[in-house]
Amino acid sequence: MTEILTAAQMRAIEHIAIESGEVTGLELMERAGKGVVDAVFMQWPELSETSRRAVVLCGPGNNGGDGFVIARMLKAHGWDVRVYLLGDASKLPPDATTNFLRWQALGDVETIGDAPRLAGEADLYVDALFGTGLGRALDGAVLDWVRDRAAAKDVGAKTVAVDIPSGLCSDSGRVLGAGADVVSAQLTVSFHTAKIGHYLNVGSTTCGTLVVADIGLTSQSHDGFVDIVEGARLPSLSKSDHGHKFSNGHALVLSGGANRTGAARLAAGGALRVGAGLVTLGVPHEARAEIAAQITAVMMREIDDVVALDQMLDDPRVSALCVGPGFGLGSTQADMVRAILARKCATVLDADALTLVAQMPDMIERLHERCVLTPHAGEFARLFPDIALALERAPTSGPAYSKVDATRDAAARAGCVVLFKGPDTVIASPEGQCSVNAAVYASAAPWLATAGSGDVLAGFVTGLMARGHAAKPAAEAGAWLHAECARVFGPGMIAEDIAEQVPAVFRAIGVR
Ligand SMILES: NC(=O)C1=CN([C@@H]2O[C@H](COP(=O)(O)OP(=O)(O)OC[C@H]3O[C@@H](n4cnc5c(N)ncnc54)[C@H](OP(=O)(O)O)[C@@H]3O)[C@@H](O)[C@H]2O)[C@@H](O)CC1
Ligand SMILES: Nc1ncnc2c1ncn2[C@@H]1O[C@H](COP(=O)(O)OP(=O)(O)O)[C@@H](O)[C@H]1O
Ligand SMILES: [K+]
Repeated sequence: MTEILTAAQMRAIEHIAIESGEVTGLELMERAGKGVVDAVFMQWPELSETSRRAVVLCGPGNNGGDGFVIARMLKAHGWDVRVYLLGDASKLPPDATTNFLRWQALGDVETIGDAPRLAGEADLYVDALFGTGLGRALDGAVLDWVRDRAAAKDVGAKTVAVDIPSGLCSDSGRVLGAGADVVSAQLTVSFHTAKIGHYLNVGSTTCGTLVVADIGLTSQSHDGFVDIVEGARLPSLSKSDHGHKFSNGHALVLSGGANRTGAARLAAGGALRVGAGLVTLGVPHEARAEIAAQITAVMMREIDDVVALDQMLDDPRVSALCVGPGFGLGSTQADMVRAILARKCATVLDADALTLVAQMPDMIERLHERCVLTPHAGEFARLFPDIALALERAPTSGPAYSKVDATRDAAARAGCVVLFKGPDTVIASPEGQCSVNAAVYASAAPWLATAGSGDVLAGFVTGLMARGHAAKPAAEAGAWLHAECARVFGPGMIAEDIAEQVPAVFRAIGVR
C-alpha cells in the first residue's frame, strides 16, 4: 500500500535526509519548484506553447520559497511573472530567503494586497502561500484575495496549488476556521508522497488533479503511517485448487422480518460473490416465504430467537456473521446481538446492529477484536457522540482533528476494527493501524451513493472474514472491491449491480 503522511511525518523524513547529508533543503526546494512547473506543463500543454502571464503568491515559509523557484523557472520559459509576498522578506526561513534573493535579481516582489484577482488578469495563479505549515485560518489580505478569486468567475485562468491549497489542513483535509475559505485549485502538486489531507474531507474536492512529484527523498516506512488501500496490494483472494465449499468458509447473515429482507439478501449475495463457500440467511419464521422466493445459491435457515441462533452457531463451520442490515431494533434482536458477541466469532456489525450497540451501554464492552463496525457518519455519531463532535467542530488551529484520528480513537475505544464509510472510507484497528480507501480523484465511485450499497459492503467484508481473512485486511479488501465494482459498472448502478461486478474485478486483479 502507498503511505500518506502527516505534516510532522513529512518534516521528519525531510529532516533525516538533510541531517544525513543525502540532500540539502535548497536542493529539495529546487526539485519541488521544478516538479510544479513540469506538472503544470503536463496538465496544460497549451501553456508551454507561448509565453503567458503568471501571478505567484508566496507565503512566509518554505511553501513561499517553492513559489520563488517556480517564478524563476516560469520566467526562464519567457513568461511574464509577477510575484507577491505575504509578510516581511527579512523573516523568511533560510532556503526561502535564498530563493527570494535569486528571484529579486530577476524581478520585483510586491505585497500580497496588490495581487491581481479579477477575471482576465493572469493565465496561471500559483498558490505558494501555505503548505504543510498552515497553523490557523486564512485572514487579512490573503482571505480577501481568496474570496475575490472565488467570486471572479474567471473561466480561462488556471490555479496550481503548491503542496496543498492554502487554507486546507494537510493532516485532515479540513478547512481551518469557521468558513469555507480555501484556495480552489485545478492542479495540486505535492512532494515525495501525498499527505493525508489530500484524501480526507474536502481535500479531494479542493485540490483538483493531484500530482505527486518525486523530489529524491527515500521512503521510510513506519508502523504509524496511514496507507491508501490499493487493489494491487490486497491479500490473495484466489481459491485453493484443492479446496471444497467448507474450506472457503460459511457465512451467516441474519435477516429482519417480512417486508424488510432486501438488505440482508444484498449482504448475503455480496458474501457469496467474494468467495465464501456457503452463505446462509438466518430468517425469522414470518419472512421465510418471502426470502425463499428470492434466493437460489444462498441458503436459508429459520432463526427466530437466541435459542435457534445458538444452535446454528454451535456448528463450528460457521466462520463469520453479518448482523444489522434490515435487522430490526427490538429486544429479541438486541439479545441476538449479545449472543453473537459472546461467541467471539468473526462478525460484521452494520446498520441496526450499530444502533443497538449505541443504545445499550453494556454492548461496547462486548465488542472484540474479531468484530468490524461499518458505520456511516450518522451511525458513527450515534456510537461515538463525543468523537463525532470533535470531528464536526470547526477547527481553529492546525493540524485539525481528522477522520483518521476519529476512526483510530473509535477503534481503540471499541476494541475492534472500525470502517468509517464515505468517499474517504477510513479503516482502523484498535492498535492504531489505519488505512484509507479513497474513492476520489481518478478512483471516484459516486454511484455508490445509492440505497443498499452499504449492505453489499457488509456482505463483502463478512464473506472475506468467512474465508479466513483477519478483520482489518477483510475490511480493506471489502472496501476496495466495493468501490472498484462501482467504477467498473459506472453510471446507472444500483445496489443489486455491485456484487455482479466481482468476477470482472477479480479477473482484472488476477484472482483465480
Ligand atoms: N518538507 C519537505 O520535505 C519539503 C517542503 N517543502 C515546502 O515547504 C513547505 C512547508 O514549509 P513550512 O514548514 O515553512 O510551512 P509553510 O506551509 O510554508 O507555512 C509556514 C509559515 O506560514 C505561517 N502561517 C501559517 N498559517 C498562517 C496563516 N493562516 N496566516 C498567516 N501565516 C500563517 C507560519 O507562521 P507562524 O505560524 O509560525 O506564525 C509560517 O511562517 C511545504 O508545504 C512545501 O511546500 C519543499 O520546499 C520541499 C521539501
Ligand atoms: N460519493 C461516494 N463516493 C464513494 N463511495 C460512496 C459515496 N457515497 C456513499 N459511498 C459508499 O457507499 C456505501 C453507502 O453505505 P450506507 O450509507 O450504509 O448506505 P445504505 O444504508 O443505503 O446501504 C458506503 O460504503 C459508502 O462509503
Ligand atoms: K499552497
